[in-house]
Amino acid sequence: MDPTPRTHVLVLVRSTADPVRGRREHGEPGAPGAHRAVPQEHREPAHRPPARQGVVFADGDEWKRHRKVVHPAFNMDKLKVMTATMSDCAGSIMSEWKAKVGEGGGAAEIELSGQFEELTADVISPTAFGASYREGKRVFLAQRELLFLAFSTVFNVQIRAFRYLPTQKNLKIWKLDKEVRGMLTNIIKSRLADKDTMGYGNDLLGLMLEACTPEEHGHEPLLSMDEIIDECKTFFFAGHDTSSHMLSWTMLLLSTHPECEQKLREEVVRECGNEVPTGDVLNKLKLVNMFLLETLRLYSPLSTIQRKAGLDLEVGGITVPKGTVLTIPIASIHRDKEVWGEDAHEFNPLRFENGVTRAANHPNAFLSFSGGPRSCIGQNFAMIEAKIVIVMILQRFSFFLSPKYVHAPMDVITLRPKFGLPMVLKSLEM
Ligand code: HEM
Repeated sequence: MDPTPRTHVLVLVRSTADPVRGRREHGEPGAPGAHRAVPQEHREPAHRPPARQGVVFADGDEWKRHRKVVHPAFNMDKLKVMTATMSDCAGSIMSEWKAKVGEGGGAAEIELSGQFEELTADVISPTAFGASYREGKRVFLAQRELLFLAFSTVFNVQIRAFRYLPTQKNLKIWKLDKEVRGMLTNIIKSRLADKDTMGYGNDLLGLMLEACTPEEHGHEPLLSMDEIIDECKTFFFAGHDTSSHMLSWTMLLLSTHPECEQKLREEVVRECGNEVPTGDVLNKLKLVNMFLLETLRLYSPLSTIQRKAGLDLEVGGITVPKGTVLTIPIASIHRDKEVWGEDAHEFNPLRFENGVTRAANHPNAFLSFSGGPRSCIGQNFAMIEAKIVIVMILQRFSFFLSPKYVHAPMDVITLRPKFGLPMVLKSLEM
């Protein structure tokens, strides 16, 4: 095998050996890309999600520069400040559910997976753009359309030249991309103009702008305007579907494990009663945390990730030449009895009782957020958001799965319930 960097032998890594160790030890970020379906070098522009050079797609020193700017925005203390925004968004969508339950005479069937898509979209706009959330929402909607167009031909035969042709689809993509960039440029420019009087702001954009010009770096920003725009787009692209599907699978598992639902509700009542959950209270919700982790283990929103070997290395007794792309099948590792024990296929949140690293025979077996330097930057954001939503549902509603539900997990980029998640909700007076 010719071990050049362009080698694209796909090796499925499925062993108890540490699947991320090669990359960690050899410091090679590898085939880049969070939340993606194909390795970058195989991806035609039409496949590319609409963030051109964000942290997800950068490599080497470029990636370090991007990650340095984006990282402070996801600091736990900063995220805690965003819990009020998250609970406001969750509260308003749940008021609509309550109204429907009222209209339905005490119960209503609601398709929750679509609702969670709306909710996670609503959350990302104000958390990313603060007071500019209305413009942020418009960016999001245009971005969603772009993403849909970009992936609509992902499984077709790809002809490179097509990306330059003014086809109807390309014209639409170019126009939308221009619109998104224009809207984001305006938001960023007005933030920069107000920084002396208002500061940068405590939202993801403000925190990123602040980190972009560190004092020790003089007046030269670490990222250009175009690069900041790409990072804003990354928040939508990387953090939306994954988070909403995690919520759908959590609700499915809660409704099919009523004994757990009861225990979680008891914990919620004990720790926060009827109050809106704050960042500090969320830390006390051990059972809710374990439940979410077990949901992610069995229904990981990303079922595979890829890494490129930075050196010749050995994985599970196989010699892997430098440049080889390794596909790491998270979904099968997460159900491997050698890793998780005989009950690997069963739903058992208590396996996480002593923390993520002790839940399996291997400390890095849990891979839903990947691991190492290129692990998910938004994992705390996603966990906080999910906890808030689940707590607020448990405080307000009892629920059961509608007989219309068809169990058909569909893995296209992210793992989602193919026919949605119809659930019957009833109001709960606490
Ligand atoms: C349940 C929700 C989520 C899951 C399961 C998830 C999963 C992952 C995984 C597996 C990776 C590594 C991908 C790879 O190496 O190819 C990743 C990377 C990333 N995620 Fe997430 N993610 C979630 C939510 C979020 C959120 C809410 C954000 C931001 C708002 C986010 C932003 C990112 C970014 C920027 C990266 C790239 C990091 C880098 O390459 O340095 N994610 N995510």
